[in-house]
Amino acid sequence: MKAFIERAKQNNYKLEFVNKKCLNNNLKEDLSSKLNLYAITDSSWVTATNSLNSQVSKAIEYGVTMIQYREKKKSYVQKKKEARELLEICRQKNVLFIIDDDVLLAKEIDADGVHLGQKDMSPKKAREILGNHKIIGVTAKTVEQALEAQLNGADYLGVGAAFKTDTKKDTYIIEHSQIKKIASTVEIPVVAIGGINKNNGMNLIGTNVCGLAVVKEIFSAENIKEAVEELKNITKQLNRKTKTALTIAGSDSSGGAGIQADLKTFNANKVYGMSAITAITAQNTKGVFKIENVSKELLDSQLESIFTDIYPDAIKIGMIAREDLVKVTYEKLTKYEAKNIVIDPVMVATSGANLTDNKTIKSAQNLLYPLATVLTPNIPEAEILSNLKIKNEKDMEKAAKIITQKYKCATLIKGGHCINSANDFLYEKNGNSNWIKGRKINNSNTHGTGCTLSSAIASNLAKGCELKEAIILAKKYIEKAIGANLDLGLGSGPMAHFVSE
Ligand SMILES: Nc1ncnc2c1ncn2[C@@H]1O[C@H](COP(=O)(O)OP(=O)(O)O)[C@@H](O)[C@H]1O
Ligand SMILES: Cc1ncc(COP(=O)(O)O)c(N)n1
Ligand SMILES: [Mg+2]
Repeated sequence: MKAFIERAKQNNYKLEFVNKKCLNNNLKEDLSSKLNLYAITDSSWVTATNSLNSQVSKAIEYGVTMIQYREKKKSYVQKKKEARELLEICRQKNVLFIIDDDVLLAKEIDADGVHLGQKDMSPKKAREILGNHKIIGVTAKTVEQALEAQLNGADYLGVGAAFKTDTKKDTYIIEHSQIKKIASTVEIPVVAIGGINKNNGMNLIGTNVCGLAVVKEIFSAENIKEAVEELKNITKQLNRKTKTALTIAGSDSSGGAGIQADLKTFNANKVYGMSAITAITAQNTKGVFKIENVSKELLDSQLESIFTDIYPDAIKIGMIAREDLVKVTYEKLTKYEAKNIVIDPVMVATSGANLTDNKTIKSAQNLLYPLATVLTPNIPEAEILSNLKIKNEKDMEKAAKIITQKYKCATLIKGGHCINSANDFLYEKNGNSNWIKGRKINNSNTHGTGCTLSSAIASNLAKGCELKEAIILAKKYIEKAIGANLDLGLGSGPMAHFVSE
């Protein structure tokens, strides 16, 4: 509520809205929470035994938090009758009732507000008609439209289509990154709309929307209770506070690299960690002795289990040592529209052992790298990926640019293999580049440095950092972890992952 009042203070009419709602309706939550699960009516599935009134009543009973009456075909008189009945139901249950398009209808029946498309009446005009205490929602597809709507007094935005939809014919899908951009730019709450169902709703995690606007999944459902409850659970996940990260990588029996390093790093960086194991290795600080890959079915099932439940806010990908495992990973990342993907193109362990083969590397290059937010090769890996011998910092700069242009993802070439420095070079898709400086620490606790750095970057992305900031923070973390001089084992030892701010 506080944030909402703060926002409202910027505009007198919004303050009036808050006051009125607070005083008259004892509204305890702000508009964002009212928008959590926003059901938009569609009478296509109304039958003699299943009226719109009863569908709406049920939807509210099982957890819908706001209703919009949307009827494109009926006459004004018919709409007025139907809307009045629904308004009565909503008033009894203390649920906000909004009218689609028709400002005059909203005014006449004293609904709680109106939702306007880009082609409908302007929000300014609607405000003049409805007064300061009503809610005005606007549909937006671009940041410009969103900012304009906000400026003109919109209280919330509906942004989409998030997925393929046949409910609205004159719309098109916009990228989730675009939804995120809009939701992160405006001050007012944003709901996602368009083709949202129980199977794809989780894909919207991380887009910063506060809720889901749903038509078909609710009103066409044979069992409205089940449909609403499933969607409700998704909206809870959308608004969760704990950030989550997933590592798709190999297990390191000595605990310094791979899955184990990644989970420890997630923990130290205060994000909830999950893992999909691609291989089990027998290794220690002296070398890698045995590798067994998991079956593609087992990787598939791990990923399916994760994405359909605790959807990850960020993903780190490490060792994948067989082509079919690359394919399965690609399928899941695209199916679930994974975001914030950090790929450590693990080819050779610090100890010198090969961790994958050429066919698999090629397949990862084709399928996975283009999905990455950032790719983090060390110098030997960058040489392979860029086809350039790297002898100095200038070469690192050249190679990073080549790799970014080749795979269409940002590249961070790690300088851990340089003798005197530990500076990494970042080249981004937009051509921006930066040296991320590090202090070279002269000890042998560098087993799993690459794994740890990439997981720390993923943790920071999960928490909402921009890429460069995520890397700078990750470098600070790894410096501490190496510098703690853990000195375990007989070879190149692990880091102290448990160090944190
Ligand atoms: N001795 C060191 N002192 C400080 N930072 C290091 C050291 N060795 C590696 N790093 C850092 O750890 C990260 C991992 O780099 P690197 O060791 O090059 O990768 P990999 O482990 O994949 O071979 C990089 O940010 C690098 O700069
Ligand atoms: C299972 C597994 N994955 C990755 C690495 C690479 O380690 P580093 O971080 O030192 O490059 C490793 N040694 N073992
Ligand atoms: Mg490495």
